[in-house]
Amino acid sequence: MTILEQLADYARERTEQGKRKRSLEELKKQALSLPDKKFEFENAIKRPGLSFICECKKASPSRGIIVHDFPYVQIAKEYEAAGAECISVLTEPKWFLGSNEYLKRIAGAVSVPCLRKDFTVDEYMIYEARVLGASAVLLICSILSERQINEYISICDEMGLSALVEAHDEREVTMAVQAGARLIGINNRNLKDFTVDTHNSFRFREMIPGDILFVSESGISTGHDVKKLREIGADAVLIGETLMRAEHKGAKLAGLRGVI
Ligand SMILES: O=P(O)(O)OC[C@@H](O)[C@@H](O)c1c[nH]c2ccccc12
Repeated sequence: MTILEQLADYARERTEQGKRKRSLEELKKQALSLPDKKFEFENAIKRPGLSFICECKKASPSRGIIVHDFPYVQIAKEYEAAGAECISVLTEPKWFLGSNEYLKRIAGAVSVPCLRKDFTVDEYMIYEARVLGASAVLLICSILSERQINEYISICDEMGLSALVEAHDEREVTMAVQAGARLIGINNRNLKDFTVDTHNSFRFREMIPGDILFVSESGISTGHDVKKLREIGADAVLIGETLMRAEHKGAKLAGLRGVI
Protein backbone atom coordinates (compact mmCIF):
# COMPACT_ATOMS: atom_id res chain seq x y z
CA MET A 1 0.00 0.00 0.00
CA THR A 2 1.38 3.44 -0.87
CA ILE A 3 1.62 6.07 1.84
CA LEU A 4 -1.16 7.97 0.11
CA GLU A 5 -3.48 4.97 0.36
CA GLN A 6 -2.58 4.60 4.03
CA LEU A 7 -3.29 8.29 4.62
CA ALA A 8 -6.66 8.00 2.87
CA ASP A 9 -7.55 4.82 4.80
CA TYR A 10 -6.68 6.45 8.06
CA ALA A 11 -8.76 9.50 7.14
CA ARG A 12 -11.72 7.14 6.60
CA GLU A 13 -11.06 5.55 9.98
CA ARG A 14 -10.91 8.97 11.67
CA THR A 15 -14.19 9.90 10.00
CA GLU A 16 -15.89 6.75 11.27
CA GLN A 17 -14.64 7.51 14.78
CA GLY A 18 -15.91 11.07 14.44
CA LYS A 19 -19.33 9.87 13.32
CA ARG A 20 -19.63 7.67 16.38
CA LYS A 21 -19.16 10.71 18.60
CA ARG A 22 -21.22 13.02 16.48
CA SER A 23 -23.50 12.00 13.63
CA LEU A 24 -23.17 13.45 10.15
CA GLU A 25 -26.66 14.86 10.50
CA GLU A 26 -25.83 16.72 13.67
CA LEU A 27 -22.50 18.06 12.38
CA LYS A 28 -24.06 19.13 9.10
CA LYS A 29 -26.81 20.98 10.91
CA GLN A 30 -24.27 22.92 12.94
CA ALA A 31 -22.07 23.70 9.94
CA LEU A 32 -25.00 24.99 7.91
CA SER A 33 -26.14 27.19 10.76
CA LEU A 34 -22.81 29.04 10.85
CA PRO A 35 -22.22 32.20 8.79
CA ASP A 36 -21.38 31.69 5.14
CA LYS A 37 -17.63 31.95 4.45
CA LYS A 38 -18.35 33.90 1.26
CA PHE A 39 -15.49 32.25 -0.64
CA GLU A 40 -13.04 34.42 1.24
CA PHE A 41 -10.20 31.99 0.60
CA GLU A 42 -10.38 32.15 -3.20
CA ASN A 43 -11.21 35.86 -3.06
CA ALA A 44 -7.99 36.51 -1.15
CA ILE A 45 -6.07 34.69 -3.89
CA LYS A 46 -7.94 36.48 -6.66
CA ARG A 47 -6.63 39.87 -5.63
CA PRO A 48 -3.88 41.20 -7.92
CA GLY A 49 -0.38 39.90 -7.36
CA LEU A 50 0.96 36.57 -6.22
CA SER A 51 -0.60 35.34 -2.98
CA PHE A 52 1.16 33.35 -0.29
CA ILE A 53 -0.51 30.47 1.49
CA CYS A 54 1.73 29.82 4.47
CA GLU A 55 1.55 26.45 6.13
CA CYS A 56 1.67 25.35 9.77
CA LYS A 57 3.17 21.86 9.68
CA LYS A 58 5.10 20.09 12.44
CA ALA A 59 6.03 16.96 10.56
CA SER A 60 5.50 15.13 7.30
CA PRO A 61 5.91 11.57 6.08
CA SER A 62 8.72 12.63 3.76
CA ARG A 63 10.66 14.71 6.28
CA GLY A 64 9.73 13.29 9.67
CA ILE A 65 9.68 15.92 12.40
CA ILE A 66 10.37 19.33 10.84
CA VAL A 67 10.29 21.37 14.06
CA HIS A 68 10.26 20.13 17.64
CA ASP A 69 8.98 23.38 19.00
CA PHE A 70 5.59 24.11 17.45
CA PRO A 71 3.83 27.17 18.90
CA TYR A 72 1.26 26.97 16.12
CA VAL A 73 -0.90 29.98 17.04
CA GLN A 74 2.19 32.16 17.32
CA ILE A 75 3.45 30.86 13.97
CA ALA A 76 0.11 31.62 12.31
CA LYS A 77 0.11 35.12 13.79
CA GLU A 78 3.63 35.67 12.51
CA TYR A 79 2.48 34.63 9.04
CA GLU A 80 -0.44 37.01 9.23
CA ALA A 81 1.73 39.89 10.45
CA ALA A 82 4.14 39.20 7.60
CA GLY A 83 1.33 39.64 5.10
CA ALA A 84 0.37 36.04 4.28
CA GLU A 85 -2.86 36.09 2.28
CA CYS A 86 -3.96 32.68 3.60
CA ILE A 87 -2.86 30.09 6.11
CA SER A 88 -2.82 26.32 5.66
CA VAL A 89 -3.12 24.10 8.73
CA LEU A 90 -2.37 20.38 8.73
CA THR A 91 -4.99 18.46 10.69
CA GLU A 92 -3.78 14.94 9.81
CA PRO A 93 -2.58 13.51 13.16
CA LYS A 94 -0.56 10.39 12.40
CA TRP A 95 2.00 11.34 9.77
CA PHE A 96 1.84 15.14 9.88
CA LEU A 97 1.29 15.39 13.66
CA GLY A 98 -1.51 17.83 12.95
CA SER A 99 -4.75 18.28 14.87
CA ASN A 100 -8.26 19.65 14.49
CA GLU A 101 -7.56 21.64 17.61
CA TYR A 102 -4.71 23.48 15.87
CA LEU A 103 -7.02 24.57 13.09
CA LYS A 104 -9.72 25.66 15.51
CA ARG A 105 -7.30 27.72 17.59
CA ILE A 106 -5.55 29.26 14.58
CA ALA A 107 -8.75 30.12 12.74
CA GLY A 108 -9.98 31.77 15.92
CA ALA A 109 -6.81 33.80 16.31
CA VAL A 110 -6.17 35.20 12.83
CA SER A 111 -8.35 37.07 10.37
CA VAL A 112 -6.87 35.64 7.18
CA PRO A 113 -8.71 32.66 5.66
CA CYS A 114 -7.49 29.18 6.63
CA LEU A 115 -7.26 26.00 4.61
CA ARG A 116 -7.88 22.67 6.30
CA LYS A 117 -5.00 20.61 4.97
CA ASP A 118 -6.09 17.01 5.22
CA PHE A 119 -7.00 13.98 3.17
CA THR A 120 -10.66 14.68 2.51
CA VAL A 121 -12.40 11.38 1.79
CA ASP A 122 -15.88 12.01 3.13
CA GLU A 123 -18.35 14.88 3.19
CA TYR A 124 -18.17 14.65 6.98
CA MET A 125 -14.69 16.19 6.84
CA ILE A 126 -16.01 19.19 4.90
CA TYR A 127 -18.68 20.05 7.47
CA GLU A 128 -16.09 19.44 10.17
CA ALA A 129 -13.73 21.89 8.45
CA ARG A 130 -16.41 24.59 8.53
CA VAL A 131 -17.18 23.95 12.20
CA LEU A 132 -13.47 24.23 13.00
CA GLY A 133 -13.38 27.64 11.29
CA ALA A 134 -11.74 26.79 7.97
CA SER A 135 -12.55 28.74 4.82
CA ALA A 136 -11.23 26.09 2.45
CA VAL A 137 -10.62 22.35 2.14
CA LEU A 138 -8.18 20.32 0.10
CA LEU A 139 -9.50 17.80 -2.42
CA ILE A 140 -6.77 15.50 -3.70
CA CYS A 141 -7.52 14.07 -7.14
CA SER A 142 -5.49 10.91 -6.65
CA ILE A 143 -7.69 9.70 -3.79
CA LEU A 144 -11.06 10.81 -5.16
CA SER A 145 -13.18 10.26 -8.25
CA GLU A 146 -14.23 13.10 -10.54
CA ARG A 147 -17.77 12.63 -9.30
CA GLN A 148 -16.74 12.91 -5.67
CA ILE A 149 -14.80 16.08 -6.38
CA ASN A 150 -17.78 17.58 -8.13
CA GLU A 151 -20.08 16.60 -5.29
CA TYR A 152 -17.70 17.92 -2.62
CA ILE A 153 -17.36 21.25 -4.44
CA SER A 154 -21.16 21.57 -4.33
CA ILE A 155 -21.11 20.92 -0.59
CA CYS A 156 -18.41 23.58 -0.17
CA ASP A 157 -20.45 26.00 -2.26
CA GLU A 158 -23.37 25.79 0.15
CA MET A 159 -21.16 27.17 2.94
CA GLY A 160 -19.03 29.59 0.90
CA LEU A 161 -16.01 27.33 1.39
CA SER A 162 -13.36 27.14 -1.31
CA ALA A 163 -12.06 23.82 -2.59
CA LEU A 164 -8.40 23.64 -3.49
CA VAL A 165 -8.32 20.74 -5.93
CA GLU A 166 -4.89 19.15 -6.00
CA ALA A 167 -3.48 17.53 -9.10
CA HIS A 168 -0.12 16.01 -9.77
CA ASP A 169 -0.20 14.87 -13.37
CA GLU A 170 -1.93 15.51 -16.66
CA ARG A 171 -4.79 13.14 -16.02
CA GLU A 172 -5.51 14.72 -12.67
CA VAL A 173 -5.43 18.27 -14.05
CA THR A 174 -8.02 17.25 -16.65
CA MET A 175 -10.07 15.62 -13.94
CA ALA A 176 -9.95 18.75 -11.75
CA VAL A 177 -11.04 20.99 -14.62
CA GLN A 178 -13.87 18.66 -15.61
CA ALA A 179 -15.05 18.36 -12.02
CA GLY A 180 -15.58 22.13 -11.97
CA ALA A 181 -12.65 23.24 -9.83
CA ARG A 182 -12.22 27.00 -9.53
CA LEU A 183 -8.94 26.65 -7.69
CA ILE A 184 -6.35 24.09 -8.78
CA GLY A 185 -3.18 23.27 -6.91
CA ILE A 186 -0.36 21.64 -8.76
CA ASN A 187 1.57 19.61 -6.25
CA ASN A 188 5.25 19.58 -7.10
CA ARG A 189 5.63 16.65 -4.74
CA ASN A 190 4.55 13.21 -5.82
CA LEU A 191 2.62 11.90 -2.82
CA LYS A 192 3.35 8.33 -3.85
CA ASP A 193 7.13 8.50 -3.71
CA PHE A 194 7.81 12.01 -2.34
CA THR A 195 9.98 13.14 -5.22
CA VAL A 196 9.77 16.90 -5.71
CA ASP A 197 9.94 18.60 -9.07
CA THR A 198 8.97 22.28 -9.23
CA HIS A 199 8.91 21.95 -13.01
CA ASN A 200 5.60 20.23 -12.53
CA SER A 201 4.00 23.64 -12.14
CA PHE A 202 5.54 24.86 -15.39
CA ARG A 203 4.62 21.68 -17.21
CA PHE A 204 0.93 21.83 -16.41
CA ARG A 205 0.44 25.59 -16.29
CA GLU A 206 -1.02 25.85 -19.76
CA MET A 207 -3.52 23.06 -19.19
CA ILE A 208 -5.29 25.27 -16.68
CA PRO A 209 -7.83 27.66 -18.22
CA GLY A 210 -7.36 31.35 -17.46
CA ASP A 211 -10.48 31.65 -15.35
CA ILE A 212 -9.29 28.99 -12.88
CA LEU A 213 -6.96 30.06 -10.10
CA PHE A 214 -3.61 28.31 -10.16
CA VAL A 215 -1.66 27.45 -7.00
CA SER A 216 1.82 25.97 -7.02
CA GLU A 217 2.42 23.70 -4.03
CA SER A 218 5.45 22.16 -2.34
CA GLY A 219 9.20 22.34 -2.56
CA ILE A 220 9.29 26.12 -3.02
CA SER A 221 12.33 27.38 -1.14
CA THR A 222 13.90 30.43 -2.79
CA GLY A 223 13.00 33.84 -4.11
CA HIS A 224 14.10 32.53 -7.48
CA ASP A 225 11.49 29.73 -7.38
CA VAL A 226 8.83 32.31 -6.51
CA LYS A 227 9.96 34.67 -9.26
CA LYS A 228 9.70 31.91 -11.87
CA LEU A 229 6.22 31.00 -10.69
CA ARG A 230 5.16 34.63 -10.78
CA GLU A 231 6.42 34.81 -14.35
CA ILE A 232 4.18 31.97 -15.47
CA GLY A 233 1.20 33.65 -13.87
CA ALA A 234 0.71 31.57 -10.74
CA ASP A 235 -2.01 33.09 -8.56
CA ALA A 236 -0.61 31.67 -5.33
CA VAL A 237 2.18 29.58 -3.85
CA LEU A 238 1.77 27.19 -0.93
CA ILE A 239 4.86 27.04 1.24
CA GLY A 240 5.42 24.87 4.29
CA GLU A 241 8.81 23.50 5.21
CA THR A 242 10.90 26.50 4.13
CA LEU A 243 8.91 28.79 6.42
CA MET A 244 8.64 26.27 9.24
CA ARG A 245 12.41 25.96 9.38
CA ALA A 246 13.00 29.73 9.25
CA GLU A 247 13.68 31.34 12.57
CA HIS A 248 12.41 34.70 11.40
CA LYS A 249 9.36 33.88 9.36
CA GLY A 250 8.50 37.46 8.45
CA ALA A 251 11.96 38.08 7.00
CA LYS A 252 11.91 34.75 5.18
CA LEU A 253 8.54 35.54 3.63
CA ALA A 254 9.73 39.01 2.58
CA GLY A 255 12.80 37.38 0.98
CA LEU A 256 10.63 34.89 -0.90
CA ARG A 257 8.37 37.67 -2.10
CA GLY A 258 11.41 39.50 -3.35
CA VAL A 259 10.89 42.61 -1.30
CA ILE A 260 14.22 42.45 0.58
O1 LIG B 1 6.47 21.90 2.88
P1 LIG B 1 6.39 22.23 1.41
O2 LIG B 1 7.30 21.41 0.57
O3 LIG B 1 6.56 23.71 1.18
O4 LIG B 1 4.92 21.86 0.92
C1 LIG B 1 3.77 22.50 1.42
C2 LIG B 1 2.50 21.78 0.90
O5 LIG B 1 2.43 21.94 -0.47
C3 LIG B 1 2.50 20.30 1.30
O6 LIG B 1 2.48 20.24 2.68
C4 LIG B 1 1.36 19.51 0.70
C5 LIG B 1 0.90 19.59 -0.56
N1 LIG B 1 -0.13 18.74 -0.76
C6 LIG B 1 -0.37 18.09 0.38
C7 LIG B 1 -1.36 17.12 0.67
C8 LIG B 1 -1.39 16.66 1.95
C9 LIG B 1 -0.48 17.07 2.91
C10 LIG B 1 0.50 18.00 2.61
C11 LIG B 1 0.55 18.53 1.35
